[in-house]
Amino acid sequence: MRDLFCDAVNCLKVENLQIRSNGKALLDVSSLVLDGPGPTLILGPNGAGKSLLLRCLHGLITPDRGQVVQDGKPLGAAQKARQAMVFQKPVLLRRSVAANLDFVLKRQGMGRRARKARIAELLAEGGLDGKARQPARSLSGGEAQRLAILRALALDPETLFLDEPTSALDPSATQMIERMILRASALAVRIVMVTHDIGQARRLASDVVMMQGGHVVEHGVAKQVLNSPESDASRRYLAGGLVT
Ligand SMILES: Nc1ncnc2c1ncn2[C@@H]1O[C@H](COP(=O)(O)OP(=O)(O)OP(=O)(O)O)[C@@H](O)[C@H]1O
Repeated sequence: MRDLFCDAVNCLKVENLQIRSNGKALLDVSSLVLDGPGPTLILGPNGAGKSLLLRCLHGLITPDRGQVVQDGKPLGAAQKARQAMVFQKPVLLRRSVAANLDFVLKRQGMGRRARKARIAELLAEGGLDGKARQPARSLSGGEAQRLAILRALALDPETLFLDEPTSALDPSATQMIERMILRASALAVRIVMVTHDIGQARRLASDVVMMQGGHVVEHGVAKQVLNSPESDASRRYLAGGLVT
């Protein structure tokens, strides 16, 4: 069991979190501390509660019991403003690539010249230079997901949640997104990401959360969890066996 106190910047804590539906607990996590030095990857079979946990951490769902604490404070508007989330299917505005980024920057009160410079910087970061005027809806799946990540990064978040962002992408598109995630992590953005790709967890994670049946069955340093899992559920999942 890890200590409930943490000194790390952007530390996220879950205390006695529960989500119920029809008298059944869909999510039941007594304690979880995300304070590692790099990306946290959440793994587990379908229906394990990974997306529910991510949505709770981002404040999109209010739990029936318990709370999420960021840097020692219960998750409120100020904490949520320091977070961003990217979904499996990128949600983009029916505007050009640049206008999608401009929208976010303008809302933050950034002036025109500064926005222009920041947009150029972001497009270069996502390998989308040359696509600024293209309608966002006409981008390929990989490009659209890169734009969704850039739009999240435009908010300068301290924490970035990603829910299976590469599940529909080919290996090269996946690799580009993994590089963006690692670069953001190196710039101290706390990354919390759901994946079904065990190889991806090996490539990205500093710590791994294994979930099953709405519970966290294991949380620890990535190499340890992925190479020598302690729980039967983790062992079966990682071996590709049936987890019931
Ligand atoms: N709004 C809801 N109302 C009722 N049940 C829900 C709701 N959202 C999720 N669930 C249930 O909670 C459980 C966990 O769902 P969740 O989406 O978190 O799983 P997951 O681990 O992300 O699965 P997958 O890998 O398939 O995306 C599932 O049984 C799901 O049907």
